[in-house]
Amino acid sequence: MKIEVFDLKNAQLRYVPDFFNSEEANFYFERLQQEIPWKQDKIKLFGKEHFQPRLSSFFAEQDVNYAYSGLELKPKDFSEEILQIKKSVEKFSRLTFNSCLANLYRDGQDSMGWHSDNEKELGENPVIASVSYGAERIFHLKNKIDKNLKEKISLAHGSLLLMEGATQHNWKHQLPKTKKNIGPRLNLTFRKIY
Ligand SMILES: O=C(O)CCC(=O)C(=O)O
Ligand SMILES: [Fe+2]
Repeated sequence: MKIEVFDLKNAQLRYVPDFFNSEEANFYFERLQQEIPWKQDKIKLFGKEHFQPRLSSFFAEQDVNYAYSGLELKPKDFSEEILQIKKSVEKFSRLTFNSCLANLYRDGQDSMGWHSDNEKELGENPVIASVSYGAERIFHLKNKIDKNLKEKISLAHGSLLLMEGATQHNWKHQLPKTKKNIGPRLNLTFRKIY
């Protein structure tokens, strides 16, 4: 398994392009698209409600306190497939996760804007384990203070990206739109809510 380590200032990033082989990746991509109850959530921006430019769904263990970051809906129980994926990620990272945010980017016009995953409930140094299936999309990172510090990572079908350490304190990330004529991409971010 090839592991790429990114040398970013005050961040810790590991990328495994072929975390799942293509057979596994194809299987999960199809299954998760079908089995997940996708919804287009609304967000409030400057007092105005907008639909998010993507579909999503949130899963967690029974005892997780989910009242965070505008996700007012009760999380769903992990499916068999998400549990299997979670186990693989936990084995590799030697960490444990109790929740998973799933996002479906239907085409190049779906996206996620600049943010860091730094909600209090994620603890002091949140670890985000991000698994991607489907169309390859470019993930951008930028340093919060030094505007010259940027990184781009093309997230492959079946890949795993681990964001650890102080990454969420010092960097933001986004998944921008693309004009390329591409199909859907599915992303799972495993998190630990305290
Ligand atoms: O789709 C991605 O790769 C990014 C998802 C993300 O940043 C998030 O769910 O917080
Ligand atoms: Fe994020």
